[in-house]
Amino acid sequence: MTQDELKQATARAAIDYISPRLEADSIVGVGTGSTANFFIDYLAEVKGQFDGTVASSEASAERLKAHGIPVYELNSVDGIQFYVDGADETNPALELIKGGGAALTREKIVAACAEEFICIADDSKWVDTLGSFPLPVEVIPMARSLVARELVKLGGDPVYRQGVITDNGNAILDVYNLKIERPTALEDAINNITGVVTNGIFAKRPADVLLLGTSTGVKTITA
Ligand SMILES: O=C[C@H](O)[C@H](O)[C@H](O)COP(=O)(O)O
Repeated sequence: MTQDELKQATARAAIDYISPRLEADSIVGVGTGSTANFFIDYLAEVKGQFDGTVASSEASAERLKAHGIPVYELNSVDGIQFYVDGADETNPALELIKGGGAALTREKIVAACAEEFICIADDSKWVDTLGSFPLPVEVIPMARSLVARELVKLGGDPVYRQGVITDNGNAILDVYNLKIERPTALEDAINNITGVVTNGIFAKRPADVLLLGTSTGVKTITA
């Protein structure tokens, strides 16, 4: 199977996972990226079964609206039943690296509001130890050099993601060569650097369920 076919299979599995539990007033949080895009396309097939969505990026909001799926502001909903999103890496504890598409901050906010966070990923994302994928860090633009120097002190090699401005108007540093043995501690340490908005380690709020697309089928994994 191709990587896209694995992504489609895991996105389809997410629909199968959530649809029996959707109610007329359910709000679904929707992530960002190529795997989440497949999920959005399949979500359109069940759009009569729930109230609407909250999107983690402008791009996902546009795709949802193009399917006629209602998109609400996070501040106008009472809660989010499910949050479905992809990842750049996941470890067996379902701690993640996210932000390859620069949507990490809004993703982390929507995940924090969700009763259940369902991660959808093909098995190329499965790792024992996080950090092979360069860690995205969203920074206030004027603090970019300051934050980069602090990231070097933490053992990483930050690289400015040229030409990318997040939906929040900020910059992204991708941090190479981090071996993330203690994800929660590093998530906190990076977020404590002045000028950092957030970083792409999702350890304080890991996924609850991972639907992992493999060549032998989609595996349902809980931490
Ligand atoms: O900022 C983007 C997100 O964190 C994505 O969920 C992540 O990069 C995975 O994207 P994809 O499904 O395209 O591999």
